[in-house]
Amino acid sequence: MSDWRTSLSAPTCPSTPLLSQISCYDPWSSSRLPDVQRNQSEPISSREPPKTPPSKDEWTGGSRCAGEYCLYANRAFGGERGIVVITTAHGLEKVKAIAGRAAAKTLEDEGDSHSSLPSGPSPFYVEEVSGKGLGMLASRALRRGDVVLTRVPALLAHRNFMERTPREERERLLGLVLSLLPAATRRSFVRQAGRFGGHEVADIVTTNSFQVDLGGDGTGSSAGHHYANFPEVSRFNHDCRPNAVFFVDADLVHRTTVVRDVAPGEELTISYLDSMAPRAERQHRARVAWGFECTCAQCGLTDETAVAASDGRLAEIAELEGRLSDVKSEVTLDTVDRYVRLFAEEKLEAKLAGAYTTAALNYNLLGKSGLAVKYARLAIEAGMIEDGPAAPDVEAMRVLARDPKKHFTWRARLGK
Ligand SMILES: C[S@@+](CC[C@H](N)C(=O)[O-])C[C@H]1O[C@@H](n2cnc3c(N)ncnc32)[C@H](O)[C@@H]1O
Repeated sequence: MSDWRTSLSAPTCPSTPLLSQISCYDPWSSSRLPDVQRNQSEPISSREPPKTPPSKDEWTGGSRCAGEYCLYANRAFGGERGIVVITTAHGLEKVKAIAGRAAAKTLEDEGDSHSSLPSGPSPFYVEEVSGKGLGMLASRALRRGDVVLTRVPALLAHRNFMERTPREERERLLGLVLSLLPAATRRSFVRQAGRFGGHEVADIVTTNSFQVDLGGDGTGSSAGHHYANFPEVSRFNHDCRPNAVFFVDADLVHRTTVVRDVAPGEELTISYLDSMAPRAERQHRARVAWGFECTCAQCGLTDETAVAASDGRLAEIAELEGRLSDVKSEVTLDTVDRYVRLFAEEKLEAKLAGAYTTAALNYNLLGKSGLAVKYARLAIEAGMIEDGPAAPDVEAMRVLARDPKKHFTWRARLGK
């Protein structure tokens, strides 16, 4: 299972250990869901169906439940898009708060910070891609930083409901989802691919969801974890060296942004997996969790020397990261330079925010304020793309870029 990192609200651990010296946090993260466990351990209960039909502008439901997880709907969420939520009472309160904040916003409105979509016609179209089913293709040339899609979810389902509720009870609630979504959203929802077979909605959710954490209620580490389904986002296929990245912000907006130049007709991809893992591990994960053989350019290398070189670079990045994250370890300017170059050589344009943050901090630790500011600015640019403008790393790099010599890291590797 992949980790369920961080939450919208709860502070957790830093993405780079050096930053823990400022404050402890972890950037908000959402990633593709792993294979779903179908444990059947928790008792469930069922209540009477809701008496009131869903109305356009209020939350309905709360009477169809499996244990502590109940079904709620709001047809006005996201500007008529509608949402169905299967969660605890605490989870519902969190979603209501988000809906309240988002109510004033229309996603595609100009001036909305979430909708910096390139102007003009859609930047992508959906088409069959050999060996992958449908995929997203660029309809024109795109550049790093171009946002190609922003969407709010159509369904949120608590992780424990999805993974621990007995199948029959789970499918009983999931079977009501389509009838509670507005017609247009329902059509998008059912067009999503399934992979596991069986119950249609359950299959769609397990094949196409992202993990989001609404913030716990203190009753357990997974209390805020939800599967979030964004039907229009579900056409992005996987690549271990993707040309686009995504994050889900505190208003549950999923945003996908291009990280390198993309030619018209080129497929737009995101990574479902840990791009930093060695090839065998990535391929295993794609096979086991997603049921496909990863044939992306990096996995499809046929020359064993090239494979070994790629895995070697990833191992070296991990080793250097260990040293760069430890103020007491032996680090020179060449170490930092080598670390950054490895990301470029390995085509890791989707993972630059952390790399540049580590570089900026280390240049400052070594008393190189010019380089520290240069990399802090690069980290801000990459962080806005990978994690969003509100990400703690982005703010931390703003602080460093403003006045490197007043930063706690200044010359700290040199004994001041
Ligand atoms: C979220 S869907 C992506 C869109 C999907 N291709 C469709 O037709 O709707 C995930 C599924 O797409 C397929 N897929 C995604 N990336 C792939 C890749 N790199 N190679 C082969 N199949 C892939 C797998 O079947 C996977 O379970």
